Amino acid sequence: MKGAGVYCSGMTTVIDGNAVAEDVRADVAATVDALDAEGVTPGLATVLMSDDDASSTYVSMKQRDCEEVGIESFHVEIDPDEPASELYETIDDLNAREDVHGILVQLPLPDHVDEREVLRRVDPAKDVDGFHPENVGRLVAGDPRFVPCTPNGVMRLLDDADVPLDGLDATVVGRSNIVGKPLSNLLLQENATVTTCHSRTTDLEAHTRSADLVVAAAGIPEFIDASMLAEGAVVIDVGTNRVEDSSEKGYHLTGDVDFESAKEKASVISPSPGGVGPMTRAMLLVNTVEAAAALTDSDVPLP
Ligand SMILES: Nc1nc(=O)c2c([nH]1)NC[C@@H]1CN(c3ccc(C(=O)N[C@@H](CCC(=O)O)C(=O)O)cc3)C=[N+]21
Repeated sequence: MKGAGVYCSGMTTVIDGNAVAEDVRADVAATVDALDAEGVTPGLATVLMSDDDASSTYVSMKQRDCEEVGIESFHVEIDPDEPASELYETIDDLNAREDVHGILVQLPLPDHVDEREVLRRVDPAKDVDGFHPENVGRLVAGDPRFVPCTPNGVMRLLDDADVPLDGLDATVVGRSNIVGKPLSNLLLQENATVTTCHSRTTDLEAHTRSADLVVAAAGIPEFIDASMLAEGAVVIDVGTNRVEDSSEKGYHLTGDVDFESAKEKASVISPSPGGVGPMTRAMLLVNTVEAAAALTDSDVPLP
């Protein structure tokens, strides 16, 4: 049975990420209630060290999501001109706090901050992004603790749309630590045959055209079009690119996939916006209640 987040237009199923995310949030809210009955209020700390518009928009959306499901959110803002030690000390404080179960340091960070040191510094038991090397290692070893939110959201969308992964030929375009690498590992864990492509791949089209599943996570607007896809492919668009225009906002959002052409060829397609983005935020809530339950030795049912 297909889940709530799919509707069919002609032969193509268009995934509705907002609808699936809504379902996930309802499950999270039930876990929050169960934790509440044990006297635990899950808490998420977001740390922003950036002047970037998109970054602050994402962080405020995450705070709003927390409020909706009953997770307490704490926000720390650090001027991007401050020394890196400010951020390190903030992380140390949050690691020590009992009311903070999850910590998210919004990326990207200023150039003078050592990102790897930041990711190592977050207590792996509170690392709801799943970026700490210990959690990365566990994921690769097939024993995940916190699965990074975007790849976890992609897996949930594929499950909701009833896409069978066993034996599937999957091509992931993009090899970032945040999306491409963890997603390739998760697909492999589900017995897909995975090809991970990137900017230096020779003949990218050959890899996308032969794939049953194409995941676009390269960060290049409308980079994948119908000519690069097999008839009937499943297409997941992870890109969220701001493209400047003459509208009042000054930009619009577009994915890494040319949706209009790709939807004519795909059997299932996840658009952007409205696909993976809302799921990324929903999975952060899932990881936060999981962290709260683990840190308080609670065995409430998890979403
Ligand atoms: N430590 C860290 N963890 C992250 O998970 C993280 C990060 N840093 N830095 C930036 C990226 C990007 N990201 C998105 C989250 C939600 C949407 C999202 O909700 N997009 C909506 C539209 C949002 C809008 O209207 O602007 C959609 O696609 O429909 C997009 C992108 C999380 N990231």
